[in-house]
Amino acid sequence: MSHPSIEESGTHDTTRVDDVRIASVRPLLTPAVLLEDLPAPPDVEALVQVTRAAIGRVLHGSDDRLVAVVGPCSIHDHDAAVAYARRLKPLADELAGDLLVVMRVYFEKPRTTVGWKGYINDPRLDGSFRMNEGLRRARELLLEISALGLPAGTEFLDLLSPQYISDLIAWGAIGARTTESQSHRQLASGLSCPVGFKNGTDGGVQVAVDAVRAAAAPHAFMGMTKMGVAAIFETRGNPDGHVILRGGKAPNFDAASIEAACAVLRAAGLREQVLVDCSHANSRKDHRRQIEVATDLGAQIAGGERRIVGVMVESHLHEGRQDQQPGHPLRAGVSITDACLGWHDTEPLLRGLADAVRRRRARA
Ligand SMILES: O=C[C@H](O)[C@H](O)COP(=O)(O)O
Ligand SMILES: C=C(OP(=O)(O)O)C(=O)O
Repeated sequence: MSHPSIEESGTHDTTRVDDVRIASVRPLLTPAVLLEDLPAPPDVEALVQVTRAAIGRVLHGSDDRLVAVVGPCSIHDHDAAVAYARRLKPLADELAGDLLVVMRVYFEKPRTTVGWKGYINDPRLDGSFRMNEGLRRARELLLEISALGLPAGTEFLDLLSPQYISDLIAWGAIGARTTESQSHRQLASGLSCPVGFKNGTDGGVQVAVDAVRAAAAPHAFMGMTKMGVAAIFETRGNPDGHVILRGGKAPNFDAASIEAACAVLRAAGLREQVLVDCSHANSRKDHRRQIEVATDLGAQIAGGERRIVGVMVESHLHEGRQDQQPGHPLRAGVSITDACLGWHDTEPLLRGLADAVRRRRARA
C-alpha cells in the first residue's frame, strides 16, 4: 500500500491528530475594525430601517405593494454593480407607489458542487481567497449603493459574514441549499431584516415553511461578536420570515403552485404569502423565461391574488452569462454565475408588474 508523501498529506507533522486537513490558517479582520473604517452614515441607516419596516408592512398586510428583489445573480465587479444601481434607482423611484424595489446584491454563492463562491470569498476571482479584501469591498459597495438611496438585499450563506455587512441589508434570503439547515434558521432568527427562505432544490415547500416557523422562534447558538470573540447568542426570533418559491423538479410559480404552497403555510398556521423567484428552476435556468414567469405572476396579481407579496428577478446590465477564461477579459455588466436578463428587458418587466399591482388595487 502506498502512503501519501508528507507534502501531499498537507502537514509536515505526521504525529498530529488535529487539523490534519487544514492546509493553512490566515488572519481574518474583525467586524468591529471594518465597521469602524466604513461606518454606515445616518442616511444609510435610515434607508435600511425604513425599508425593513416597509417590507414588514407588506408581509403583515398593511402595504399592498409588491416587493421586487432585482439585480445580478452575483456581484463580481464593483463598477458594473454601481452602474446597474444607477439605472435601477430612477425606475424604483418612479414605480415606488406600486413596487418596493430592493437591489439584489449577492456576495456569497452556494455551489451545487464546486465553483467560484463569490466576491467575499474570492474577490479577485483567481483562487487567492482574499477574504479581508472581499469583506471590505462588499461593504464599500453596499455603502455606495445605499448612498444612492437604493436598499440592498443579499443571501446569507456564511454564518460569520453577516457581522460585517448585515447593518446595510434591508432584506435577506436563505438559499435553497441551506433552508433546511438549523444553523441558517438560527441565524435568521437573529437577523434584523425580513428573511425569505427558498424552497428546496427538489421543489419541496415544507422545508421552507418549517424554516419560517423555526426562525420565528428564539434560539441560542454559538457565534462571533463584532470584536471577533466567540460568544453564545440568544435571539428573539424573526417575525418577518416568508417563503420564496424558486421551482424545483418543476416550476412552481403558477396559480396552482401558489395555492399548494399557501395550503402548506395554512396547515402550519402561518401567513399565506409567497415571494416568487422568476429565475432558477422557475425559469428552468433560461434567463429569458423570467419574462414569461413575471407575465404569469402579473396576470395572477392583476386578477386579485394578494398572496404574492414579492418577486425576484436576476438581471444585469447585459443579458446572459460568461465563463472566466484565462487571458480573456470579462465583458463588463455580464453575469459570471447564472444568466441574467439584460436591463432592456428588466425595465418593461418591472413596469408590467407595477401595472399589475395597480390593477389589483383597483379591483379591491
Ligand atoms: O444562483 C446561483 C446558482 O444557481 C447557484 O449558486 C448554484 O450554482 P451552480 O449550480 O452553478 O453551482
Ligand atoms: C443561489 C440562489 O438561489 P437558490 O438558492 O434558489 O438556488 C440565488 O438566488 O442566488
